[in-house]
Amino acid sequence: MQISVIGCGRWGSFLAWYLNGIGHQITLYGRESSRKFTELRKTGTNGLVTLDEKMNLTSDLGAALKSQILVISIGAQSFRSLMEQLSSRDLAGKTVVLCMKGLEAGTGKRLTQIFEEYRPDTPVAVWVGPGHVQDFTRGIPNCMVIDSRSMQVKKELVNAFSSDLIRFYYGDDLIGNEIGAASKNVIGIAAGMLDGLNKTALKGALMSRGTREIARLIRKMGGNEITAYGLAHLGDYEATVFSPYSHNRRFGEAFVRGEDYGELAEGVATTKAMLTLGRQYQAELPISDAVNRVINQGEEPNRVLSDLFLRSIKMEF
Ligand SMILES: NC(=O)C1=CN([C@@H]2O[C@H](COP(=O)(O)OP(=O)(O)OC[C@H]3O[C@@H](n4cnc5c(N)ncnc54)[C@H](OP(=O)(O)O)[C@@H]3O)[C@@H](O)[C@H]2O)C=CC1
Ligand SMILES: O=C(CO)COP(=O)(O)O
Repeated sequence: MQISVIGCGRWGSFLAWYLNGIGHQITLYGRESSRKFTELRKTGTNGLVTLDEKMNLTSDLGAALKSQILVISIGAQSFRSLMEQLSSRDLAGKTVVLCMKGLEAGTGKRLTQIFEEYRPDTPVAVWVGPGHVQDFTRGIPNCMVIDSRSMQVKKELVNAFSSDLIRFYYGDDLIGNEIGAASKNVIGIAAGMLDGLNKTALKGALMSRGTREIARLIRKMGGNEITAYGLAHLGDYEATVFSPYSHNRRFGEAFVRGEDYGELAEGVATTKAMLTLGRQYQAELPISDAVNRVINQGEEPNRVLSDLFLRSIKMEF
């Protein structure tokens, strides 16, 4: 199949590498101004993956849009501006796959909602779940989810994308999978904060209460609360709450240590979106709120953690 990957960062370059490796014809699109793309074009590698020479690397969006399947993996906060660019293009007969874990910070919108604002007639799917490039390229397989409103789209994509390296499941809850995938980054920041505060022992409680918090929100939004315990959220905790490779966990750890962190940590913007959704759906989100107080309001992390322990006593479930 002809597949274009839009986005040439850590995940986009991996997706191009992976899809090429299982026999598809790949075009990788990056912006002309991109340092990451320049490096890939010049050297064929970014230190994480080495691209096959037969892969087509282009900065021409029109050329990238010729493929039958368009896989998008960019920072979630840039997604609306990309959709503005795509809004006037001919996407007839194409399927779009969103490989991002974020929500729009200002509105709390899910990425398929933004997509459908611009392209209501184009089939769209999400590909989410656990997996770091460093593990996949060492041959360690993982399980992921593809979700879409259309069963036919899910079947076609799972069929085209499956391999010994990735076992896919069909998702059946776009709300739950998108909220779950994005919010695991907020929990990942919280996990990093615990590491930075030398309170790693609390990660078990974080996992348990984090999934409850997200399950409650998903239910209030009209999704299936069980999805919080699936691959997109709980299933992604090893990759985010524990992994040395996680950008979100590392951001949280660096933040409480007063250090800068230079990579994209989607959870920072998603934290704001979560608070918007909490207000909109009247859902209590104590962990997301605590992360927000630390990273956006400058509150002292140990004090915020103590406040979480002082909340009124309630039933666990
Ligand atoms: N298991 C999984 O499903 C994983 C999912 N992800 C998700 O993938 C997404 C991308 O993350 P990651 O690759 O780590 O981020 P990076 O920062 O490494 O890469 C993001 C890329 O997006 C590009 N970009 C931003 N805006 C646009 C635009 N309008 N048009 C074209 N390109 C654009 C940037 O280009 P430029 O270089 O020009 O700035 C950059 O190269 C995130 O949502 C993340 O959560 C990440 C890892 C694993
Ligand atoms: O989504 C991911 C792993 O599944 C990547 O997470 P990080 O952004 O925290 O590295």
